[in-house]
Amino acid sequence: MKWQHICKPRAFTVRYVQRVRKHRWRCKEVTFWCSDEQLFYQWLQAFHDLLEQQTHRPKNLLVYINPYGGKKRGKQIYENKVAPLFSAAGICADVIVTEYANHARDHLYDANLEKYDGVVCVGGDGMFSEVLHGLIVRMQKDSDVDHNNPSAQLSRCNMRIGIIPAGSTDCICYATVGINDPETSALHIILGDCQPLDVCSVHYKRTFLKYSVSLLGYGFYGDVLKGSEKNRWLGPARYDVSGFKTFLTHHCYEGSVSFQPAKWVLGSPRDQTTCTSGCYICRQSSKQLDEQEQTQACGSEHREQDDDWTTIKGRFMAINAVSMSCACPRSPNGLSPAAHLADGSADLILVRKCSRLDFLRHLIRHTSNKDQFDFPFVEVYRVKNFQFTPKHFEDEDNESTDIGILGKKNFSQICTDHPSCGCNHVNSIWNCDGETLDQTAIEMRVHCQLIKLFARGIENAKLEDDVNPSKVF
Ligand SMILES: CCCCCCCCCCCCC/C=C/[C@@H](O)[C@H](COP(=O)(O)O)NC(C)=O
Ligand SMILES: Nc1ncnc2c1ncn2[C@@H]1O[C@H](COP(=O)(O)OP(=O)(O)O)[C@@H](O)[C@H]1O
Ligand SMILES: [Ca+2]
Repeated sequence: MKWQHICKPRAFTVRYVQRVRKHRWRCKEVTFWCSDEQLFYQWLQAFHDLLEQQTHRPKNLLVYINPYGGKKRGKQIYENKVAPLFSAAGICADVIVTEYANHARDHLYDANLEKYDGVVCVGGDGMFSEVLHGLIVRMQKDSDVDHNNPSAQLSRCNMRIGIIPAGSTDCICYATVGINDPETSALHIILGDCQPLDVCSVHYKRTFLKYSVSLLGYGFYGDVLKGSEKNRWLGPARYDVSGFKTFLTHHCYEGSVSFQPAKWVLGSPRDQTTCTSGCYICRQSSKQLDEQEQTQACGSEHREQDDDWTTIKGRFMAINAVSMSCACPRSPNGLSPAAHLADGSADLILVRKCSRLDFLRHLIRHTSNKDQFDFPFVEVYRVKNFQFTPKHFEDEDNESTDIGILGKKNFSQICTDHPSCGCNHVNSIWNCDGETLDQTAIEMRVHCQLIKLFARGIENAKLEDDVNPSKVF
């Protein structure tokens, strides 16, 4: 509310959210005035009381801005589109503009977080990943959980994370809000929305490597990322250039994938039920999670089954594990359109060796509503974990003492030793939410609803058409 209108002294302005096209929200305002002073104060009091009841809305936020993400407009986006809304909503924000990679992550390891109701990152998937790591690692440290143990039960984070999209792919924002629009994201934060999210942990032997919430990809997406890094100056277009080059090189990689299916989940990767706001499948997983936690609190151990592993060996163009759809502007339905944000499972997509033309057909399907899994060389499984061993793991194991150059070495080998055959003498590299991993023999496990976002999932189309603002609240 704001006081204004000198000629109409008993006036106040109310800001509200209006849905416009395609999941986009806008802040609108309407000014009321009345001649009766008592009535005026009654209204003000009523609004004040209503706002007091909105306890899920954040009051204090810690904001990290990556000034170099995407088109390098993070700072302007925050200052012009987000800060004015936060201050109108009475939100106090402590802003840190990062000075180097991993600044936000390291800061979160020992910042005093008590006074904050949430953390906001302004940037892309890589920047979100920093904040995610900062919070999860901090949480495990505070609750004495050893995150190097791949089967450890991780502590869930209560602090919500907001994403103001200012990156290149912005898949985590797009797949949880429905659009990568800074103002829309700011409004979801202001209203105090809450969306739980699955997180995958990635280990090499008994060492923790990284967490992933969107794409853990080997082969095609690993090579695209690796190739894009030297072209960072191109901004978001670096992925197009590198994607094109990677497509032309057409490499496949030999190895074996083992996984345990997510038997308890209600959905399957090809059932065409997409995850929407208030999703039934994710709510069922929440219930199961609560029951599990209750039995654990009573002292009885939750036993995981250990006898249902499936192993698949072969030559793969791509191995992708996604715990959410990975919808983004480039692929509005995502890598796995029916994946769920908070069901405790990931979809494991295996694209076996195929012709260039077939691979192109598979890629192009990501841009339309057609089923990208409907090919004889593509398989998809809903899993709770998986392990990957590249065929040349032994070689790698010996060479991996100098981890930093491993990736480079592999790639120069592709170009010089085996220029055209696309064979499997070398390894690819893992793309973990837009960052490369130093190891190729990894294991991944999904942790159901480990974190929460300031989002509400994808609202369905019916609500979209309904521009009645009151429905937003
Ligand atoms: C010929 C037509 C080809 C169209 C292919 C469309 C498929 C696009 C699917 C993209 C899925 C992206 C998943 C998200 C990954 C991000 O975490 C990561 C990092 O994003 P960031 O740079 O931090 O914003 N981006 C990439 C490209 O690896
Ligand atoms: N001040 C900084 N200088 C350089 N790199 C940074 C800085 N702040 C964050 N980063 C790193 O930049 C990388 C990419 O950031 P991101 O915001 O995801 O942009 P993009 O979507 O363009 O990749 C992240 O891995 C993050 O760790
Ligand atoms: Ca999931």
